[in-house]
Amino acid sequence: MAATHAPDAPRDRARTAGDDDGAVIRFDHVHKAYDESAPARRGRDDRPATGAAVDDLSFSVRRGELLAVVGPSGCGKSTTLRMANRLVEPTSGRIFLDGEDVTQVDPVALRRRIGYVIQEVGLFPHRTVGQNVGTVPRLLGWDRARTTARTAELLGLVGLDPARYARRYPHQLSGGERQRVGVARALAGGPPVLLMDEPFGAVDPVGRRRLQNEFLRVHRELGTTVMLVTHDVDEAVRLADRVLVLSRGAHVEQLAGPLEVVARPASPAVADLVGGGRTTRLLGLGGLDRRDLWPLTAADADAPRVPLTADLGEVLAELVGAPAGRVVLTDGGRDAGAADATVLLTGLRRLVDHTPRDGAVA
Ligand SMILES: Nc1ncnc2c1ncn2[C@@H]1O[C@H](COP(=O)(O)OP(=O)(O)OP(=O)(O)O)[C@@H](O)[C@H]1O
Repeated sequence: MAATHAPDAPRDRARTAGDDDGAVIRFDHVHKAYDESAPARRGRDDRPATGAAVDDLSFSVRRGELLAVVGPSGCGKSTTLRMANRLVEPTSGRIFLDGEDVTQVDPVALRRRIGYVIQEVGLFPHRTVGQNVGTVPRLLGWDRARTTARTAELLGLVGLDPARYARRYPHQLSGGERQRVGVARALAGGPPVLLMDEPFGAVDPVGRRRLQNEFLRVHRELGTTVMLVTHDVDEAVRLADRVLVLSRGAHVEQLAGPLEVVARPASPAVADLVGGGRTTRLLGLGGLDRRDLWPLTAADADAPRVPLTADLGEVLAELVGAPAGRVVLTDGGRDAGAADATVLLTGLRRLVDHTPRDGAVA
């Protein structure tokens, strides 16, 4: 059973990011019980023993970051996501978008500010790809020329040639192409915030990798703030700036950078989710690339030495114990450069990128 913590336990307080500066989305002690017979409001210290889909959840998504939400099936990931755009209303607690309480915003207006992508995509079947992508710009009152230009730009960004695809209908696309159109449609109005629920789920492994890469590029280019729900821990590690790990009732098990979550699971539930999995094993399957190392500084004189031939797991083990958070990689006995957590993450991401999903480590 996943570790759960009393809401007033220090470790929980430390992990709620409710006081983050620059938060675009902020959940403040949010509770959702689908069961209508459940009490409508509960005090912060009056936790129900069971039953709530989301039970006293507090966290923030920072401006421009991609936050991945992971956790076992039924732990409340989708409910959490859907409360941010009021597809589901919280039973109690508050959710802020750019400091504004979302319950005070008209839901339709809210959803124009927040893109939403789901696995089933939900394209309008009787509208062309171009019309689907242009939906929000049209609702926003953009003129035809601007909408058409934006549609073409977005289709191009997700790797679909507008000349070939804009006039097709959804049934004339593959599942992966439909998901690309779904991503383009969600981005078309230039929403500052994007919510994604298993957006790449229906795509085959190779297409999924490509779509993830394209999405990462678009995310960086546009600076969109993204909350992404996924079952796939590898996907979370690969794409996210931070990972929110939930257990049943949407209890926060850990909210940290991907490397931190993989390297230092904060609870048995997190270790269960990532520890026995492929990501950890990946650490043993490759090492650092010399090109990624930092130049040496005088402060590295006393740093632990690790041969460049060491795998990422060995580098990580040394990093964890390194007082300054840096190790020096050696090549043939000579110092080659320094590595810190960022370098390690770069190495891990490269490894994930070049490891077939159904290959030897699966
Ligand atoms: N509309 C609903 N009515 C009643 N219960 C619901 C409803 N939607 C979800 N639930 C319940 O709330 C809990 C959380 O569901 P949710 O879909 O948020 O979980 P999840 O983590 O996204 O799951 P999965 O990974 O399987 O998609 C589950 O116990 C689920 O059965």
